Amino acid sequence: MRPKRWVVKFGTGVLSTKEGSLDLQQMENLTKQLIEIKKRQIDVIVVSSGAIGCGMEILGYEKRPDNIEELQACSTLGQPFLMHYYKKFFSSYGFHVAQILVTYFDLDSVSLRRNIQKLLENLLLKKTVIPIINENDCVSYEEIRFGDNDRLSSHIAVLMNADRLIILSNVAGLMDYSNGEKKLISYVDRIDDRIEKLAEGTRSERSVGGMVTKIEAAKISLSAGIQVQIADGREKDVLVRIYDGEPLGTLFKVNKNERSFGADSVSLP
Ligand SMILES: Nc1ncnc2c1ncn2[C@@H]1O[C@H](COP(=O)(O)OP(=O)(O)O)[C@@H](O)[C@H]1O
Ligand SMILES: N[C@@H](CCC(=O)OP(=O)(O)O)C(=O)O
Repeated sequence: MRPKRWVVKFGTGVLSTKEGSLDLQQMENLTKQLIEIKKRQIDVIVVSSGAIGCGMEILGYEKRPDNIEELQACSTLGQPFLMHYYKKFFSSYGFHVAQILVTYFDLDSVSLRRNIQKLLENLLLKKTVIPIINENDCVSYEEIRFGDNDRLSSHIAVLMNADRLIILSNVAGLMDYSNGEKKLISYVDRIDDRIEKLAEGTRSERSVGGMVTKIEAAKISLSAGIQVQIADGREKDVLVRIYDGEPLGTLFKVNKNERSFGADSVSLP
């Protein structure tokens, strides 16, 4: 039987300190948790943001550049910086990291899509390899750009027939801030207008999309029958506790009647 398969997405906020530097302690902690998940015979594919944030720090930007050329430059410097630390932390457990950079264009093309699928299947067979995916920001321009890794992670989850998509962010989950309240929505069994209206954009200089793109990602995954969980990546042992079935964050449950497509038929935005 095929091992269970998780796609785990790390947002920039969860990998960075408040000041915007890479949070090495936090990265090390997430690495350790992924190793624990692997020990439980779960195949893991990581989708990691953070390249542009790292590049912004290297180039001394406090505000996110608003032109694509500078974002591309940030990613060229930030991506190897990010991978250097993933390599460092995973190798201390005897694991190797594999970097896969993709564009919207790659996933929209049937042959390139198949190629990425085959590559990831092959990497997952190598039990000490952790595939780490990011958007190929340095060659992405408007027309071939996802722009956010939330939707990218959901397309990877669908492509790879994952059992779960787990989005780790800097917030406890989907919150209801209406009526001056601050209430965590623990379960969503249907993404309707009410749920969509709760979601707003990001306030961070380094992240993209906020909760809006996470809800879009949830919709894409749920339509393919993949359960989604959005949780705080700084919650202690978050991944292991999710594995143990703790209802952390917001769980988007699959509604069997609404499943509409599978790995071969994703319609890209
Ligand atoms: N309804 C909501 N519930 C929770 N967070 C929300 C909501 N609407 C907007 N947000 C914002 O989304 C942010 C998380 O998304 P984002 O900043 O893009 O992080 P990441 O880097 O993890 O993708 C939260 O910190 C919050 O400011
Ligand atoms: N590809 C970009 C990530 C863009 C993005 O979606 O960021 P985030 O909202 O932090 O998940 C990067 O590596 O900086």
